[in-house]
Amino acid sequence: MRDFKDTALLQVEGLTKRYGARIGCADVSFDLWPGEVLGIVGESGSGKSTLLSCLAGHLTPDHGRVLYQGRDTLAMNEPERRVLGRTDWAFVHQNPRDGLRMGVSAGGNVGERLMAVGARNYGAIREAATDWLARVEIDAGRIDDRPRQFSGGMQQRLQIARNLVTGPKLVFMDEPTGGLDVSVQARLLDLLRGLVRDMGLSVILVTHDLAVARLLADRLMVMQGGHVIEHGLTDQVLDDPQAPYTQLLVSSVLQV
Ligand SMILES: Nc1ncnc2c1ncn2[C@@H]1O[C@H](COP(=O)(O)OP(=O)(O)OP(=O)(O)O)[C@@H](O)[C@H]1O
Repeated sequence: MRDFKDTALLQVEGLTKRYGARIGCADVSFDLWPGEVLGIVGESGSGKSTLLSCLAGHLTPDHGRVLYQGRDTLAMNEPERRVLGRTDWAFVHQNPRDGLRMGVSAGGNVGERLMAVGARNYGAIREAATDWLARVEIDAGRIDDRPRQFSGGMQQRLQIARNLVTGPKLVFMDEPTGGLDVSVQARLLDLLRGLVRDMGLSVILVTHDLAVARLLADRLMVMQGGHVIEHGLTDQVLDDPQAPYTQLLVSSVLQV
């Protein structure tokens, strides 16, 4: 029998998206393995967000395939894709406002996701929400506060709790620490690293920050002009970059 660890969780083949004549991403192929964190790096406009949106089903690519556990996600109908988005998949946005309901309490933001997958016992939902707030280091006394009463870092941690409470297998992250102070970023990165490890999550992480990529990603894909120009283990890519563009990217960070 084939061990599931021998099967890629996500198989991406020849993914291409154009905006008119402009290339969004071109001919991107890779496999993502269970429990693996894949970082997608590159400068602004290199195609990172386009690729992530195509993978997560927010954008329809012009060509290519995305297989999740062998199922063709692009061939799924809308209800099937919505179920996947609520159960096995999660999406952490750069701006917590895009991933939270700002008019709903912190506990409600977390509990709502459980209800979306069928939880009905109010006591159990509140208990799970309290537990998750603690896991992301939000004081239980803040459970009835609205996210707008939270700091940026707290909002981001709440967005993470809302996404992880249902125990997804694959999490898409778009610059999850972007827009935060350096000290807040460091704490959030630590928390994310722990959660990813403890839950055995597979992650596709978009970041322009090579320090974030170094801390979180097992493997890196470097993009330029919509193409993947280098792909390898994170330490290998950052310590011994092969493509001239990657060398420039790495050296420009080191000079800062
Ligand atoms: N909605 C759109 N319409 C037209 N062109 C677009 C659109 N979105 C992205 N593009 C173009 O596609 C290319 C890739 O952009 P994309 O946003 O994916 O890059 P990125 O690496 O995520 O950049 P950033 O880090 O600034 O978000 C760019 O040339 C961009 O101008």
